[in-house]
Amino acid sequence: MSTATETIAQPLAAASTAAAAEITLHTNQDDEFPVIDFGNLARDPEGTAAQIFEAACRWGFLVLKGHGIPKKDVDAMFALSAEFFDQPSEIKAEKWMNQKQQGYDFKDWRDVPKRTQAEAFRSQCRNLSESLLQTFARAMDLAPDFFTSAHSPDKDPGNVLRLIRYPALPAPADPRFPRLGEHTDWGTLTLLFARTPGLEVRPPGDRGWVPAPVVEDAVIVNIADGLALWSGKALKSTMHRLSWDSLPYDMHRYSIAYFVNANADAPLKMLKGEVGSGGKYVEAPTEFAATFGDYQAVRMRMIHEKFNTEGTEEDLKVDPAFVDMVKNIGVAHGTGVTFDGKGLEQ
Ligand SMILES: O=C(O)CCC(=O)C(=O)O
Ligand SMILES: [Fe+2]
Repeated sequence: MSTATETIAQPLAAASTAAAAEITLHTNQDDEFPVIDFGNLARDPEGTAAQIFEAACRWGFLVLKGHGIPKKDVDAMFALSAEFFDQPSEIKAEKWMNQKQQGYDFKDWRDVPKRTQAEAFRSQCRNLSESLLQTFARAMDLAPDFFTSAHSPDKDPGNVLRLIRYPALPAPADPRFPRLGEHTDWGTLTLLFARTPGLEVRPPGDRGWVPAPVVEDAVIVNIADGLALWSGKALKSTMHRLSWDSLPYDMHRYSIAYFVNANADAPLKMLKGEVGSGGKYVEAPTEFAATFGDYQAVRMRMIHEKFNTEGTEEDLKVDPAFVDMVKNIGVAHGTGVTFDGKGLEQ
């Protein structure tokens, strides 16, 4: 699916407020934000996979250079995004989806060249996401298609390409409200194209927030809850947010996100790294039968609970025991308890 979202405050934004005001920015020269060149993959597949895996385990975020999506195509998507959002709201409203999706849908775009452009970009993102999933499988000594086979393009919910604009404000916002509240992503991983600063992430250790660097022609790769769960929390789904500090309130912020989602019917099974096995991961027994679709429904239900809103039938028909378990897993909320009830070190 391809969508466009203009957002001032997503529901998640309200979650962060008070804590955000107390946190100071901190950078550590010895443990810099990982920047990795994916262009080395063909020459050194093992080494590149190991680098990416390590960064994903420690930071859950990395800047990926040499990703193979040409600059001109990314430029053209940013131009398309600006052109789309600059249209009058009545025109944009024709593509408004619904409250749950909070965005505009490109599927029925009558402008065929633009729709084609968005679709072509979407498939470039899909290819990159598949190479990354294969790279994780390599680093974990799994079959190359271990993750990709659970990301079939013709199954729900599918990956989502989202053009996002955070609109300029007429006056400074209340600094207690970040531009986008802190959260982890719910899918498998996210690719993020952004040309302006503002994204902040929780670095390894307890060190406040660190700004993600803006590296020309690079894409930010962000591990989401799905891969964190799959890997038995070896890969980190890291809290991130958008602050007001580095981009003036009177400027729009544009970003392009590609959310990668496992198939809703894919079984949610945790893998376990074997000590001393050189990266070999095996399936660990789970006491429950749940799917990635169930996980996403639980996250949706947690949002409704938090904001006292009513969910859809689908959001609410999840087994309450599974909801409690997800709350305790610690992927979304950083508390560190696993499915089998044993603490798991991050
Ligand atoms: O727009 C950005 O830079 C971050 C977006 C994000 O984190 C999200 O939509 O999940
Ligand atoms: Fe996010």
